[in-house]
Amino acid sequence: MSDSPTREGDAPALEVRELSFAYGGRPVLETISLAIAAGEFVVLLGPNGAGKTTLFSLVTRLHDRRRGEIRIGGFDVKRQAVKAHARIGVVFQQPTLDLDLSVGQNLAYHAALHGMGSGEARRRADAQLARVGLADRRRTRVRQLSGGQRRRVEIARGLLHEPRLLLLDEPTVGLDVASRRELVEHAHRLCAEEGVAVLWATHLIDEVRPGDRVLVLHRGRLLADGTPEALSARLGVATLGEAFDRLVGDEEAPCD
Ligand SMILES: Nc1ncnc2c1ncn2[C@@H]1O[C@H](COP(=O)(O)OP(=O)(O)OP(=O)(O)O)[C@@H](O)[C@H]1O
Repeated sequence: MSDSPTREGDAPALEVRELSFAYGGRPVLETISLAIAAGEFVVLLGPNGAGKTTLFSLVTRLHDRRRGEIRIGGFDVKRQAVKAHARIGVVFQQPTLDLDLSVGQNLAYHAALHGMGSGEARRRADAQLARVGLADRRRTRVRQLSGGQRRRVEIARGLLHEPRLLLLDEPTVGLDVASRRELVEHAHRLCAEEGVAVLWATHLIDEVRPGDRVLVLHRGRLLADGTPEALSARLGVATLGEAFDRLVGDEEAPCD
């Protein structure tokens, strides 16, 4: 593969080739390959310990010693790290907002890390907060927001530098049913309306919608890639839940 895509628009938002990783000699990801197109919504579905967070850590380079190749928008995350990482936004499993700062201050801090001037940062923060329905909360301390609102601030923050790929690692943990549904809908809108590719990691079957592309990860291996309908048909069962049970075994069944 060459170092630069002929046209960035032609390259997948994320491309992973034959990725393997081990913690201290214990394999955790084994020969993972996948590609996500611009504007595509993809669910990475796997039980606890499947390797979802590890995959995200490798894409974002929190961990580095691995085999295989990872490209974001065509740029190699090791050799073209700055270009690759300018194109990625992340919402981590553990909330990472500063609770004692206001919403606006949290976003301004992130913008500064990405080298944005204050005027540009403010303009983008206002636009993103409006998108997540929190335009009137810019001066509110994060501590005073609900869990769902905090998650929406984290999504706004993750999109501030206008990435082409957004990774969300179990973003609905601790949220009520309505907030979870709202977050899933918001992520779909980002894909449809703004062309952002989304990789949504979860162990919750009910976060998958009909027609979504689902990657099933179990014990470090990708076991399936397709819509819930296609996976159910392939395994001769009626629902994605049953298909998932067949693939990963009942003892690993996800909650819903
Ligand atoms: N820092 C670490 N050192 C050693 N082993 C680890 C470390 N982090 C994760 N693991 C192991 O790697 C495997 C994959 O973990 P990972 O957190 O990637 O899975 P996950 O699918 O994100 O799970 P969860 O849904 O529970 O977050 C697990 O067996 C876990 O125990």
